[in-house]
Amino acid sequence: MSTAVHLRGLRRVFGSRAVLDGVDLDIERGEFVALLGASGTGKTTLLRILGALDRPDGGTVLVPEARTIVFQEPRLVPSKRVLGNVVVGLPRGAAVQEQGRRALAEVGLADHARAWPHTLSGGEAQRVALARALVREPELLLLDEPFAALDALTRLRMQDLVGDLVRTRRPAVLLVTHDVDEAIRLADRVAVLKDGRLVTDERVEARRPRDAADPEFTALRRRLLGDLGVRLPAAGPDENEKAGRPSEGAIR
Ligand SMILES: Nc1ncnc2c1ncn2[C@@H]1O[C@H](COP(=O)(O)OP(=O)(O)OP(=O)(O)O)[C@@H](O)[C@H]1O
Repeated sequence: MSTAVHLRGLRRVFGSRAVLDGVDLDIERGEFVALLGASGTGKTTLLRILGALDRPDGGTVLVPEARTIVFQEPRLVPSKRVLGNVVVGLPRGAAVQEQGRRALAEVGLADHARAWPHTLSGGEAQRVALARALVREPELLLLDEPFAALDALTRLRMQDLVGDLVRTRRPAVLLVTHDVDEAIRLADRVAVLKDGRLVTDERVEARRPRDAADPEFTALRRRLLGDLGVRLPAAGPDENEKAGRPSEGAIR
C-alpha cells in the first residue's frame, strides 16, 4: 500500500483560536478513515483543507491531485439534467457521457439520466452527487456527513452503497460523521478530533458484516463515545434514554 494522504502538524487558525493545532494523519490508498468529533471541533475545516477549499496556516499537507468532495446536501445544478450534473465541468464528448452513464448505473440511477434534479428524492439526489464524485475517479474521496440529511432507511442503503463502491474502486476515503455506528460500520480506522488534534486513531476489526451487538464493536463504540465526551452509564445503552440523555451513537 502507498500513502494517499500525509498530514503533519496541520494548523488552521481562525482569529485567536487554533481550530486545528497539530493534526497528524496518514491515509493509505484504498483505506477508509472515519473522522468523529463534537460539533465545532474542526472536522469540516480539515476536510476542506484536504479538498483545497481552504488553506492551512502551518504544517505539511500531501494529497493526491484527483480528489473530490461529497457534501451533506447534493448541490446539484437545477438547470441541468441528472447526467449533465454528473459530468458537469468535464470535457464534452461521447466518452465522458458514457462514463457518466456508467457512474449513474453504479449508484442505481441508470433510468434517471434525463430527469431534472427537482424531481428526485433526497436519497436519489445524493446518489447523483456520489456518481458525480465517482466519475472523476478520485484517488481521495472526501465525504462530509453525506448521509446526515437522509431518512434512516435511505441512510442505511446509502451507507451500503458507498461501502460497496469504495471496496470496488479503492480510493482513499475520509468520512466526516457525527454517527459512531456509521463510522464503525464503514471505516477501516476511526479517528476522533478534539482540541485541535486527533486524540484517537483506532483500527476497526476487519470482520464483516459488522454486527452492532458484537462485543468487540460494542466495546469500541463505548471507547469512542468516551473519547467524544459522551458520559455513559455502567449499564446498557438504554439507561441514557431513561435518563433523558441522547442515546448512544448520536453525539450531536
Ligand atoms: N471561515 C471561517 N472563519 C471563522 N471561523 C471559522 C471558519 N470556518 C470555521 N470556523 C470555525 O471553526 C470551528 C470549526 O468549524 P468546523 O465547521 O470545521 O467544525 P465541525 O467539527 O465540522 O463542526 P460540525 O460538526 O458542527 O459541522 C468553528 O468554531 C467554526 O465557527
